[in-house]
Amino acid sequence: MKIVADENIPLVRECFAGLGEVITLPGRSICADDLADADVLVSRSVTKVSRELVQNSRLKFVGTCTAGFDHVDVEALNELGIGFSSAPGCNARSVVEYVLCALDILAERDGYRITGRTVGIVGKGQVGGRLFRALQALGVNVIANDPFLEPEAGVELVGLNELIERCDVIGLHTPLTTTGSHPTHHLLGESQLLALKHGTVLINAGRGAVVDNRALLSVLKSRDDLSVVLDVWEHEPDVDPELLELVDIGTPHIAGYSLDGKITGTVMVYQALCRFLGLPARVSQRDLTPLPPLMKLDFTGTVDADQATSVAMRATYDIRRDDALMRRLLKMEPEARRLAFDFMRKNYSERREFSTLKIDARRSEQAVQERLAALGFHLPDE
Ligand SMILES: NC(=O)c1ccc[n+]([C@@H]2O[C@H](COP(=O)([O-])OP(=O)(O)OC[C@H]3O[C@@H](n4cnc5c(N)ncnc54)[C@H](O)[C@@H]3O)[C@@H](O)[C@H]2O)c1
Ligand SMILES: O=C(O)[C@H](O)[C@H](O)COP(=O)(O)O
Repeated sequence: MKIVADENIPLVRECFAGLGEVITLPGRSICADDLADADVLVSRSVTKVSRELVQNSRLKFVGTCTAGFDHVDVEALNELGIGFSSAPGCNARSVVEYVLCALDILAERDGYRITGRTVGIVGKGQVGGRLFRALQALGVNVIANDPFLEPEAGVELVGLNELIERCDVIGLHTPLTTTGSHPTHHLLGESQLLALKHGTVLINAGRGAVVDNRALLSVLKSRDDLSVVLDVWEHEPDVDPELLELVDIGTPHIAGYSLDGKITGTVMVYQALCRFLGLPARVSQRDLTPLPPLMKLDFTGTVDADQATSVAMRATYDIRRDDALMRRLLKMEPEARRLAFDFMRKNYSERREFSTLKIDARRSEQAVQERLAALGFHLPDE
């Protein structure tokens, strides 16, 4: 069996080599010729899996080791009898942690506490749902907009306009869709952006085109009260340098790039392929996941909850580093910028999730322990 895979999939050989010959290629340039005699394609989001790409191949299965699958023509795969799997939720924790770290940095910079703000989550699925619960556990007032959800106890669901009117922080976590009853392409256009409350923090870690980037640029030119965090950009890997300059935090689509999230994505697609082939899954995620570089923090009784959370979060992930690297794009010509965007993603430094860090907070106040646990750090009892 021939398996063609994106070269940017961690542990792709460790997972798939037991099932066939694995050929790795740059994801953006995988073409129909590369797939002519392939049985399986394992992609990430940069490979446009269109009808044209797959229709003349002998592919039996396509997997994308990502949560989003707007790059895949699922209807065409169904019609052609090609099996498909994505990796729902694989990197949801990673995105949640990205958002929490961004808010921690902005709150410190601007002198407020997130607990005093109202946060609105647009798209309460794997990412948005976890973010909702984490913020609630921290004592933040959270509301959500998701037209596909049924009412649920403890969750205030509102329309998008109401969410915009009421929220100090807005996180976008929908898929990118252009059809159906509630398409998300340009969900936030000029009128929604102009309607944002004074001082709103807008975070897009879903897909770039959910926000009309041209409208965002024009609104940011006239509104310096807004704070914007963009992990995703319309027309990636082309990033508009004018927009990058005006956002408060800009990163190269790495919100979901924790090593844990990426390995989970690879393993989920490996497991789906095994099921499709009717074979046992012999590779286990536990065996593949390396130890984190930082394993333990020990707080004394003198630390308070704000200090403890900032130290623990920044020890695990300091988003300012990604923002600083991203700003190097500002000095580049367009082609170099495109290449650098992909280079940063391919060579992304190892980032681990909060749960990989054990924190001994037994000598600290209860409030410290509760806050760290709400964020998902590992607080062993002994
Ligand atoms: N930046 C990153 O690294 C990164 C990582 C993971 C996921 N993503 C993106 O984030 C998206 C969400 O991820 P997820 O795992 O939570 O997906 P999900 O499918 O679990 O959740 C998406 C939610 O959005 C809701 N939704 C759909 N259309 C909507 C609309 N018009 N208005 C409001 N809500 C709407 C859905 O009902 C669903 O509950 C993915 O599709 C992907 O594009 C980005
Ligand atoms: O949808 C996802 O899972 C994320 O956007 C993912 O992090 C994209 O990463 P890529 O496939 O572009 O490497």
